[in-house]
Amino acid sequence: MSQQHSEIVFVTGNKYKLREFTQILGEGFPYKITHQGIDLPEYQGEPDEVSRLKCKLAYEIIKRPVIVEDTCLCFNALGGLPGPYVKHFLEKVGPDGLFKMLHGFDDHSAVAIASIAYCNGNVDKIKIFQGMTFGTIVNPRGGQRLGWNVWPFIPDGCDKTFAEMSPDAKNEISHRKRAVEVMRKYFLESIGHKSLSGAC
Ligand SMILES: O=c1nc[nH]c2c1ncn2[C@H]1C[C@H](O)[C@@H](COP(=O)(O)OP(=O)(O)OP(=O)(O)O)O1
Ligand SMILES: [Mg+2]
Repeated sequence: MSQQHSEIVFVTGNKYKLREFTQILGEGFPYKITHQGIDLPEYQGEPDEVSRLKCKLAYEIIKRPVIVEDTCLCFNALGGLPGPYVKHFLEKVGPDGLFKMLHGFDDHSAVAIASIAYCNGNVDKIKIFQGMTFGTIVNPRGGQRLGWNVWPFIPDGCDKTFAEMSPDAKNEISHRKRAVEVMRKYFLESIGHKSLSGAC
């Protein structure tokens, strides 16, 4: 049976991201996840580096074990852009503008990446857990859901955008789901190792 070992603070300024993360994590995770609503800077760099920098700052602010998550939407025809800058692109040109950016390119393939970063005290040893979902950029479809789920993105093997799916359907196949499962495995294994060493 799982126990509540201790607490980790999930730092995000995005309540929809927090809700999805919490839904995916479900019951039985061995750490209590609490939340701090801090709008961390939008750093530049590769997905794991952006997440690492966010996590470092979050730890320096909170001074307790923290998790952050950074999400990227990378267009293959654009060498991975907008990537971690998708938030700014969405704010400036919207989902329709994102779709139109691929006008003139034959390749409309893209990958959504969630990079969860965890710091347990040593900012030089931040752990990254990454999940990816491959798909295609399409003409925007589905509800706008107050700024969440507006990506014009259909995961491979689906015929619906994230906006057109139910939350449960999205949470089965999303980049976030895959990153959370990598993270869950890490924590369950590390707790297993601790209790094994404690038994010796
Ligand atoms: O599954 C998703 N499905 C659709 N859209 C999504 C998803 N996940 C993030 N998004 C949006 C939110 C933000 O416009 C950008 C990521 O930016 P990102 O910096 O990771 O998120 P954020 O600034 O909203 O919250 P945070 O305070 O955790 O950094 O893509
Ligand atoms: Mg952000």
